[in-house]
Amino acid sequence: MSAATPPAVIAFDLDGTLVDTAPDLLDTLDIVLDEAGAARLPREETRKMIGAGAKALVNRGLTAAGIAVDGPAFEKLYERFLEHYADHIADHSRPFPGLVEALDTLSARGHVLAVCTNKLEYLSRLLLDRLELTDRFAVIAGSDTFPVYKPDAGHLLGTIERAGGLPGRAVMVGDSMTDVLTAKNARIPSIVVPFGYTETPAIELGGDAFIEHFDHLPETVERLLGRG
Ligand SMILES: O=C(O)COP(=O)(O)O
Ligand SMILES: [Mg+2]
Repeated sequence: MSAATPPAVIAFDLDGTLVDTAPDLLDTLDIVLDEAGAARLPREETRKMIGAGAKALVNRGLTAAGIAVDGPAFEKLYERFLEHYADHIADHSRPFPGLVEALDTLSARGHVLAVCTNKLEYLSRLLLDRLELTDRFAVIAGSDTFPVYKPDAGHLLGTIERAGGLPGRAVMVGDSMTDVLTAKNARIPSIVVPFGYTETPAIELGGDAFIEHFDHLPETVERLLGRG
């Protein structure tokens, strides 16, 4: 790499990709369902509702529980979700196995790491702070960081630009259809992990590469970067 070549940017989704956040997100959804007077839903069902942000999760949960609320009643439940979740954000949420070692390897190779998530930026920072991961990322871009959010290409392209990179030397790592679509919209290769939250099986999402474990991330990143 010559001095003039910008570093490669590796952009990660957060929920279901970097961190297994489902336990705390879904415990919070249960509290909101209780407060709405609705029956709790099976975890296999609510897990798949994660991926489009907290508002969508609350909305999907209430809808599936047969509770129709909108306007101020919905806003109140959403506020309650945010408040409870912030207080419990890292009770059970932990990085997926092998993540820290893979990030170490990528950083040692001179790549710049970034987060591109549909989680609100303040919650993303709070979670990464609690897990002592914040300093690893040059940029943490949530659903409210730019005027648009995933699957809009602008969220990923804005993340890469802020990280000092170029779209031609970047890779997106994610767990859901939203991430694969975002990467396609931005014309950036994507790597899919199988341990996250998705309706469609991860291997069928149409990513450019699929890894079973973070041990395989560094070599897969190099392969995709080499292609460009
Ligand atoms: O919190 C969510 O639903 C989405 O978050 P993600 O984009 O990091 O998967
Ligand atoms: Mg995700």
